[in-house]
Amino acid sequence: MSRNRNETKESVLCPYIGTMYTHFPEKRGTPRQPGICSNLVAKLVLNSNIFTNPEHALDGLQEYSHMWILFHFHKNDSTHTRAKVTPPRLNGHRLGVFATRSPNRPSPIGLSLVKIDRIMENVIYFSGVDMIDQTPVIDIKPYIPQYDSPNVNMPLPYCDENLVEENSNSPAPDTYSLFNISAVNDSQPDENGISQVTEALDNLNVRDMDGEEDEERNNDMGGPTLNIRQSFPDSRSLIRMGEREAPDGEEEESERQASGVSITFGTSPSSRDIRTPAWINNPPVPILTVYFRERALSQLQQMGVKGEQKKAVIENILKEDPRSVYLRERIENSNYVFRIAELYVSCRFDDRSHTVTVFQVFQENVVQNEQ
Ligand SMILES: C[S@@+](CC[C@H](N)C(=O)[O-])C[C@H]1O[C@@H](n2cnc3c(N)ncnc32)[C@H](O)[C@@H]1O
Repeated sequence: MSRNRNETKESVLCPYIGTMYTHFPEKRGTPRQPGICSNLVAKLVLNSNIFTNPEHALDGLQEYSHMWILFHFHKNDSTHTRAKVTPPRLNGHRLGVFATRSPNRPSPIGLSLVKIDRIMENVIYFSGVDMIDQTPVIDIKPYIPQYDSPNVNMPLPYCDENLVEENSNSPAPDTYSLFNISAVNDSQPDENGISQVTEALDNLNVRDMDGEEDEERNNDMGGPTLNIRQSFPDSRSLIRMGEREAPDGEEEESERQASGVSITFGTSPSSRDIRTPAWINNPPVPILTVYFRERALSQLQQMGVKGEQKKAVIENILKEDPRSVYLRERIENSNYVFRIAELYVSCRFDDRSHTVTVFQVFQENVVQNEQ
């Protein structure tokens, strides 16, 4: 059953803390998750209407490699949300909206994990983009694997090893009965409860991070500041090796520099308990093979070295099939055009051979007559 958003009783007003500037002026062709084009850069500019000096609110964030961004799906066209949605990767199969990452949800809030490349004053440059240009940001938080990933052990100050060992043989407490969850009356909620123009690909390139702003910022803060490096507990007490080797890509996440020592956070046996539905790893839709017509290749070649990078970005977006189920059913054999910053990419999908052919990659101001 769908419900009009205006009818919902409970709501909370979240101020926008900033705006993201990405290469994707529209939903069409925007990667569905940050990992699809993990090297693609974007920037988040903090507003100055919340803090007089918004850069103060970022002090310390430079110590982290990744952050969560909570943002508003402000370009959702539908005023109605449905309980069941059709994720593109499930090829038409319907699922409960809360079992998916669909942007069409009762509270239109997106959550993306991105890599922090550089922080300059009130601007965060990051990589990994699945938001459209000028998406408003509700909040950002540092990614802390010890808190955010069930794969990673808590550092010892937070985790009493003796307690873990003592309890390891006893069954986990039944927290449902412990807190009498079933006594909660669901039907009676608690009343008190709670363009600017897209910057071109070339301009968003990331420069080296040198940390020069640290000292300046500390002085700027006036009052006493906490030196995070010094306040870290003895690094030995943080190290705890896991029982299995980190899978590919996990290593970068699990290695941190603190007190000048590289710390490896191990994985715990509980990682076996992490479950995701089979379709996450084995979706019923294939990875597509991407072909480029001669014309598209020569257009890319004319862009020099950047052309190669742009080709890789286009390939990554297309091989994951950016079409919605609705579009997939309707536009087979007709042109699909999407934009990446100033570029228009024109292509055609062939769902029988699981291929997509790129015909042209052209700039906005260049008139294209033929295909
Ligand atoms: C599937 S959602 C995932 C977002 C986030 N990683 C999450 O899991 O909540 C990403 C898609 O949302 C759409 N999208 C991105 N930014 C949007 C915005 N500001 N308004 C509406 N739709 C947006 C694009 O089609 C993009 O491919």
